[in-house]
Amino acid sequence: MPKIVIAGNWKMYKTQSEAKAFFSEFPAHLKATASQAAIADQQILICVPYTNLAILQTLVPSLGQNNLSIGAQNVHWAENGAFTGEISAPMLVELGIKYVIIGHSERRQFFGETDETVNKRLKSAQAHGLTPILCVGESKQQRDANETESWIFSQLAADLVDVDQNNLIIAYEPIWAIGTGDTCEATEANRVIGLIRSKLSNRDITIQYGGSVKSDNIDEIMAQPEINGVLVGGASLDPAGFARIVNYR
Ligand SMILES: O=C[C@H](O)COP(=O)(O)O
Repeated sequence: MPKIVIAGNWKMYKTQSEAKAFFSEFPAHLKATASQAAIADQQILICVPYTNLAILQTLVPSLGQNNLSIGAQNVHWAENGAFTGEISAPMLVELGIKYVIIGHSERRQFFGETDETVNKRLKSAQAHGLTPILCVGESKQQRDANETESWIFSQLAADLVDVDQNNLIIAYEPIWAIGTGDTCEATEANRVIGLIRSKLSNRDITIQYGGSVKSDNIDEIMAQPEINGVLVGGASLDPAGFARIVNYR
C-alpha cells in the first residue's frame, strides 16, 4: 500500500518569524481536530523557503509530532559550484532534510525548468538519499485539446529516465487548478492518477493530487482509491486549515 503523504508547499511565503508563529499553533490544531491514532500512519510534510529550513529543523523535533517533516522546494544537481541562487543536495542533507519538491510547474513556467533539468535534479536528490516529489500536470490549453494523457506521459518518460521508483513521490498538479480555486473533479484526478500509476514500474508509489486543495474538498479527494495524498499550496499557510486537511476523513 502506498504511504499517505499530506504535504504543504509554502512557495515564497513566510519569513522566519511567520514560520515560527505557524508552528506555535499547528500542533494544537492537529490535536484538536483528530486523534493521533487516526493520523499516525501518515507522513505530514511542509516544504518551506530555504531561509526557513535550518530554524524549522531545530524547532520541529520539539513539537512531539514524529510524523511531521520539513522539506525543500527545489535542489540543484551539482554537489557545489558556481550556480548563484541554487542549493545542493548535500546542503539539504546536512540539515537533515529528507524530502524535496522537483519540477513544480511554477519552476517550469517561470524559471526555465525543463524535463532534462528535472531529471538531473531527481537523480542527484536520490543519489544523496533525498526523496523527491516530482510534479507533473497539464495546462488548460492542453486539457482542452485532449492532450492531458499524452503530455503527462511524455513528462514521465523524460523525467524518470534512470530514476529510482522505489524512492519517489509523484504529484499530479493540473496547472489550471493551481491557485485558482478551480479544483479538478476528484474522480477526474483519480482517473489521471490511475493512468500515471499504469505507466510506472513500481505501482506502490505515493501519488498525490495538487491544485486548490482546501479543507472543504479534502475529504472527497482523499476518498478516491488512486490518490495517496495531496500537495497543498495556499491552504497550507493557515495552521488551523492545514490541520483539518491532515485530519481528512
Ligand atoms: O504545490 C502546490 C500546488 O501548486 C497547489 O497550490 P494551491 O493549493 O495554492 O492551488
